[in-house]
Amino acid sequence: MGITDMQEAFYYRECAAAHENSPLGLHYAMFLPTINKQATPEQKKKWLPLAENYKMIGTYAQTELGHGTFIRGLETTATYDPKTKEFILDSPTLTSKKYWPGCLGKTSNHCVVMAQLYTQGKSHGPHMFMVQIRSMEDHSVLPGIEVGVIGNKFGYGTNDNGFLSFDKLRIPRENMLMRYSQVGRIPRENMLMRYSQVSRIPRENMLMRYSQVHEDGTYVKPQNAKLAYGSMVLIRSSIVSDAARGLAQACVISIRYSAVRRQTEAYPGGEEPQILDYQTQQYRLFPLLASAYSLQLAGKYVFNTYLEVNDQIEKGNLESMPELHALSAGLKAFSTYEASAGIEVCRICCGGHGYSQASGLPKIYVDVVPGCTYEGENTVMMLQTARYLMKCYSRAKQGQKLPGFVQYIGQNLNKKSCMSEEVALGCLVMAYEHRAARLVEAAAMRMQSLIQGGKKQHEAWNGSSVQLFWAAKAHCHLFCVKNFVDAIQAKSLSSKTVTVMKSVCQLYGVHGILENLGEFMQDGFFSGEQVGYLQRKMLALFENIRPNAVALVDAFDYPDMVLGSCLGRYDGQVYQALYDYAKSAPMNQTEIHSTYYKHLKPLINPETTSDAMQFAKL
Ligand SMILES: CCCCCCCC/C=C\CCCCCCCC(=O)SCCNC(=O)CCNC(=O)[C@H](O)C(C)(C)COP(=O)(O)OP(=O)(O)OC[C@H]1O[C@@H](n2cnc3c(N)ncnc32)[C@H](O)[C@@H]1OP(=O)(O)O
Ligand SMILES: Cc1cc2nc3c(=O)[nH]c(=O)nc-3n(C[C@H](O)[C@H](O)[C@H](O)COP(=O)(O)OP(=O)(O)OC[C@H]3O[C@@H](n4cnc5c(N)ncnc54)[C@H](O)[C@@H]3O)c2cc1C
Repeated sequence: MGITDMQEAFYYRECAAAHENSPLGLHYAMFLPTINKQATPEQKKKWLPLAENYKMIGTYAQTELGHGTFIRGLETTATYDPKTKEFILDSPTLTSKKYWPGCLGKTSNHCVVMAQLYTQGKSHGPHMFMVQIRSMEDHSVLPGIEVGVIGNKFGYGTNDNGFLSFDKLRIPRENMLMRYSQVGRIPRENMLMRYSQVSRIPRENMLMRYSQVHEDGTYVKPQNAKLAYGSMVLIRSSIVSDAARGLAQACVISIRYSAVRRQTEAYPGGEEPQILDYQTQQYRLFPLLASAYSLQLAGKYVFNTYLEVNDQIEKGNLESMPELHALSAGLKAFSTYEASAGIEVCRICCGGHGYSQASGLPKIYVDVVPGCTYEGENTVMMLQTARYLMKCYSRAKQGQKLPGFVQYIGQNLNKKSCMSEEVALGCLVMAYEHRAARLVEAAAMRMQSLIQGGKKQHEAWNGSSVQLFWAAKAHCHLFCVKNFVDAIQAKSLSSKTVTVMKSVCQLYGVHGILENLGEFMQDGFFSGEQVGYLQRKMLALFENIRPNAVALVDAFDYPDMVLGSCLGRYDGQVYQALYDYAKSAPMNQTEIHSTYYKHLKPLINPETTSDAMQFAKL
């Protein structure tokens, strides 16, 4: 295709086969990026041409039967043998078998494997290794390897998610994925010294960006063990836009359909209105439309932040890693929760036709919803964000200045909302900042009280984790609202566009408060009167958005081919499309289905069962 930008390439492929989940998905999304980000220049020189030309087809094999979330608990081992200068990969237990990696069962002939590194009798934690699992000649499985598919799943039917285990498989030492950091343009041999405190070894063997195992098995600690988690941060930063895309497409389908569908006469003898004119339909769909816009903006922000921070990491500056991890983990969870729930509401809003594959909605749903699980289970990711917020809170209490989007933490909470009938965007942001700051403080206070009461750190953590989850969710929600408001206020949009988009942004903020009212009212920040302002404003915004609703979804500019929906067609010819879809169903290619003779005829006409028996023998 000649498209070099990874996200663009991904969306180009998505246009060609929307939500089909290609059997090469992991090759593009994780195998290639891992080589790019975690391999040495020599390893890249050796593997990238093969991988980019589909000689090597790979996946990212980390999760095991017994562990997905807890990476440090993975059981696959890679033990260094200094005599042969090889790593011995082994799956010592049933639960150590790799399980779930996409494109693993039948497609890939290589994978990058996350395994516990052992050298000189000591464990050094999870590291990445390049492993060939099938012959590049005839695709046969190589000795010492068991691999296959895991069977039917909730969705992802076109992806051969698989299992994989090793029986003391030996791989060359240079297959440990380690790359030098690009510390400016210093001569290569100096880089060697950046992370290793020992003598030089031939570059083509053991190259260190993050950690190093020398010929004799000596291990050099990395600057930060989490650098090996880099591929996950990349995908988490990309998933936000992917979730936004799924929700936006579901909004296109359901709102266009709601403009075509007429149902129930508005008054005796009156005409049936478009269902989009029902306030309840607007109440369910318009906030999702606003959310789709908000998540698209959030996705752009977090991916650009990933690129910036990754650039710094490449130069050896790891300072912003914690903030990127907290942002990408939290937004990945927040966006996939919002998108999955929203796509399901869009489906339900389309009535019976929403339940048909012809609507295109079930396919979008089963493609987006696993995003709540893969690349870091959502609750666990929210708790990672909470971990960062707790650190920020204690820094704020010590009077330290906080970076970027966490400056609201530790603010004075003895204030009331400025909300008036007008519902200014600034008052909305203030409300979300207050809610998040209050929940962060409440979680920190809970932790403190448990520890003061004698609980150990991990007991206090678990005993506060619901409040920690609430705080992280409120932090992500604030991020999305503020990012949306900043975009509206910064954008040099035409006045008409600003007016329309301001209503959409206001609705996103207002609806979010009304759907989480307890968290906003618990400390009296809002008065009952102010809540009334918000409720009236929400209904007024529905009327305000209604005339532009179809234009707002058209603006996402998804072609019919990508939507794959009879309900969301640009030309609105829904009923003809549904009828044509039904007529083309394989079961309609014969008037009487073959199962009639075997199963129905003996019931309906038992006297002629013999015919059925004859037919059954066909
Ligand atoms: C652009 C390309 C394509 C475009 C479009 C793509 C769109 C996407 C759509 C479709 C394609 C993708 C299709 C599906 C693919 C699915 C693939 C998979 O599922 S691969 C498996 C994923 N598995 C996980 O994610 C495990 C999750 N678990 C973990 O990450 C860790 O176990 C964790 C973080 C939960 C705990 O790790 P600990 O136990 O080592 O660390 P602790 O003790 O908790 O923390 C220690 C310190 O490390 C930091 N830390 C942890 N992780 C970090 C990280 N990643 N970066 C930086 N710091 C990190 C923490 O903040 C903490 O810092 P302090 O001590 O508080 O200062
Ligand atoms: C469609 C799909 C594709 C995938 N593709 C890949 C792939 O290509 N490569 C790969 O390596 N993996 C892949 N995975 C696996 C995926 O990464 C894991 O399923 C995911 O990391 C979650 O881990 P788990 O399944 O062990 O769930 P668990 O961690 O067992 O989670 C189960 C429950 O326990 C809770 N829990 C776990 N730990 C904690 C904690 N510390 N605190 C609080 N609650 C906790 C979770 O919140 C969750 O509710 C894929 C999964 C799916 C569904």
